[in-house]
Amino acid sequence: MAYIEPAPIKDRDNPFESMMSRFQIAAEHLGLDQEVYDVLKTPAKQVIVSLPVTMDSGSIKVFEGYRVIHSTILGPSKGGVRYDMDVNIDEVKALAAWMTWKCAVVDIPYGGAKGGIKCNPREMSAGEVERLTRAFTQAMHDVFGKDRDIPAPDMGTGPREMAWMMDQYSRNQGMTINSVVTGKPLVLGGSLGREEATGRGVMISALAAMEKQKINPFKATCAIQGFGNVGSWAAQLLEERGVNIVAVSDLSGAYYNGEGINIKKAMEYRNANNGSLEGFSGAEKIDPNELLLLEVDVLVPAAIEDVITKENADKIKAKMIVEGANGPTSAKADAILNEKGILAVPDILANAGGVTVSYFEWVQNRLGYGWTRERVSRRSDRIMKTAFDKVYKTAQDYGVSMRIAAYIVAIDKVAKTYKYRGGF
Ligand SMILES: NC(=O)C1=CN([C@@H]2O[C@H](COP(=O)(O)OP(=O)(O)OC[C@H]3O[C@@H](n4cnc5c(N)ncnc54)[C@H](OP(=O)(O)O)[C@@H]3O)[C@@H](O)[C@H]2O)C=CC1
Ligand SMILES: O=C(O)CCC(=O)C(=O)O
Repeated sequence: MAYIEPAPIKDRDNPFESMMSRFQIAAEHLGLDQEVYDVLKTPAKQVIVSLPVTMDSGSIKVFEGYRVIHSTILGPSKGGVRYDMDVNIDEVKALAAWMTWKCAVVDIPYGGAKGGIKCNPREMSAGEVERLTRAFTQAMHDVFGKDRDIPAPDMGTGPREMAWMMDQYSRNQGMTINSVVTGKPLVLGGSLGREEATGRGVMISALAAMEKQKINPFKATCAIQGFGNVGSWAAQLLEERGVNIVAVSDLSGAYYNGEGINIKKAMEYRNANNGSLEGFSGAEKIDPNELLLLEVDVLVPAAIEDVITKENADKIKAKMIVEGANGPTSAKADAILNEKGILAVPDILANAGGVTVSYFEWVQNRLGYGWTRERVSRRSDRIMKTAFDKVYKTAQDYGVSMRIAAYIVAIDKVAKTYKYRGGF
């Protein structure tokens, strides 16, 4: 078919190319219409803003901010905002498209978007981060909106930044509009269960995959890369279900204990130690690259993109990979993992618990009524398990990996929606 150009994968995949190559494979399986393919291969909107911010020293520094809206065909666009020095337009474009597929996989009524600011929040004071966040929100005033585009946390951001975004947007509107942002502090209309939601979804996905592989969680071992929001909650919740977490890591290094790391202690240590595991004594330090190659049942990459590549994929010894991060596996590594029989539960399924509970937060804000933690968890667990089963079955029906199956499920929903809505 005309639209399936060979995937433009270079030696070092960029995240957008990685996303596109999977999209193309799934599109081929579905026999996707050329028009729909053409619409979806390009983001609907890309906004780049320049953000002058007064630093504590009195000098003015100019930051670059991005918001990419990939698609709004399923509903208002949804996706986090990342603060990191590596943020760039290709990364944000890929992350925005992944949000479209992710929301479709878990069947929630959102399109996909993502934002980011090229900055190093670790080297900025709280006041500087606040001024930057407010400047970004101001610049995106016509982009954001409770029925238009709804930001949320991602790497380097959390409830604190979401509170500033909600406040700045509301000031401009002259009234409080808390549903414009999710992942807020509870007191501002955040949802119970949102903080742990992504890690919880990773846990549900990992348990479902273990069941398929006949691995007993009480005898299973797990290594987790990244000990931020997603990694640390996934670790704690998997540990609570009997899984032995033998390795975790953050930017300070990787930490290994063959007997199992006490995750509650590691979280307490990190919280008391300015957010870092540096100096944690409950494990020995190992080479961070080795963490990915440990002989464990479950590997959870929960930090950044492209850590599992064609260079290290054949050395991976884990029985399964459950992707907490977005895009941790490059497209070129897929075939190697498949050949080795390593089950990869893809990002657009495994980490969808976060956006699912963000959706619940938005629903609660609009209802003006808060749900209990039990209701939130029960409903998000059900959505995650249903999505897992659907993707697993699709993989069997089409004879493809779970990753391609997840794209098939997502693209099928988006394509059907286009068919009914029409208009081009
Ligand atoms: N937050 C959410 O709800 C969701 C997040 N995700 C994805 O999960 C991933 C992690 O996000 P989140 O947990 O929110 O982010 P956080 O900022 O809370 O945590 C990121 C973690 O990764 C570590 N890290 C950063 N860079 C590297 C690196 N180069 N090598 C190893 N570790 C690194 C950080 O170390 P340190 O602590 O030292 O900085 C930190 O432990 C991202 O890919 C994000 O897009 C996906 C769905 C939802
Ligand atoms: O919670 C959300 O709305 C989006 C979270 C996110 O950015 C992601 O799933 O990658």
